Amino acid sequence: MRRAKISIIGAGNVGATTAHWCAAAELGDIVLVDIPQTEDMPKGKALDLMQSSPVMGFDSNIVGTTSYDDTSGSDVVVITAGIPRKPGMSRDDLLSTNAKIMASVCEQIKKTSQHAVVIVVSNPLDAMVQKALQVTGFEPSRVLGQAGVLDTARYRTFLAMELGVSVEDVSALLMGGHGDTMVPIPSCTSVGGIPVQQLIEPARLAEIVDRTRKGGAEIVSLLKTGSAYYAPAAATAQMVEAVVRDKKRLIPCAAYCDKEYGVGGYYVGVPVVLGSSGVEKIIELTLTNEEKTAFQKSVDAVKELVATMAKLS
Ligand SMILES: NC(=O)C1=CN([C@@H]2O[C@H](COP(=O)(O)OP(=O)(O)OC[C@H]3O[C@@H](n4cnc5c(N)ncnc54)[C@H](O)[C@@H]3O)[C@@H](O)[C@H]2O)C=CC1
Ligand SMILES: O=C([O-])CC(=O)C(=O)O
Repeated sequence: MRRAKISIIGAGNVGATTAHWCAAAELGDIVLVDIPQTEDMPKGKALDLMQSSPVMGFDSNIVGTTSYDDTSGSDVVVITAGIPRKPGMSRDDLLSTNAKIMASVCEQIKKTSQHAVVIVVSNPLDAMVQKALQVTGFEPSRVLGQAGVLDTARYRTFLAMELGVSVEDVSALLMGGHGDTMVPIPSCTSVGGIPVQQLIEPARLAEIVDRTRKGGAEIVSLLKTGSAYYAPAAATAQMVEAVVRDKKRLIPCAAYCDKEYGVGGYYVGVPVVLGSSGVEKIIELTLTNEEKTAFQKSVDAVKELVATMAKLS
């Protein structure tokens, strides 16, 4: 069987850790790309990872490079290139720098990997995916963003910690943008099949949702030099797996919604079926009035950011 080719652009914390998880799960051969100014850094990380393979027992060829020629014909391209925030910054503060980086990366991949599924991770996420769509010109179903798997994983972790139960038994859904406006969907959150509202009082649940919303900032304030990467990379690797193994996972992703939820052509976190051709279906839930209002607020925040991005270029 032919191995999938996975290119990861940006060999920093999230990129290298995504390579690590993808290699450990034997998802395919990996090309780790960074800018020429980083000199041999991507080569060093790739070689180091390769040397873990006899111990970890995976067969994956991992190459580090600063040339997009090495990425040619990728099945999946993960974009983590860009600056992370530091304490005191919001994700939106990264907009102008990362929009330029995203444009330059996408100019390259549209030439070298015309058929790839592109998974964007760089922040501010929902605007960066829109930029990737604009610059690559790929079908919207092949350009998507990672946010919901991470946000939901944080929520599931906090719920499991609260109840003292296995994370495996916690199932949850969050929608909306990757930021303070993310929308919890309590009717889709359960623990061992029991609706979460029967296990946690509303006021306490609201505190857990609030911690989830600020989950990225909590890690930034602890790390001080940058932002989270283990959980973001694990979430990204799960999306890569869904594509390369055509798993048809039903997970929340930043997907291009036009008529869906009445969004009108923007990226926002919604439940999707993710398989080898990218977003194969967007699941349209019936939301309560309260959820609808919160979702619309989230969409409006994304629209505003995209409008600001358009003025920059
Ligand atoms: N969507 C999400 O859930 C998450 C998003 N992020 C975002 O991911 C991005 C990366 O974060 P980290 O890996 O922690 O940062 P990092 O600073 O460790 O790595 C970023 C890498 O991108 C590289 N880079 C910059 N311009 C490039 C270009 N034009 N081509 C290729 N590589 C380029 C840098 O040289 C650096 O090695 C940030 O924007 C961060 O906010 C981080 C965590 C979660
Ligand atoms: O908080 C950040 O800047 C990075 C990120 O998106 C997250 O960890 O959710």
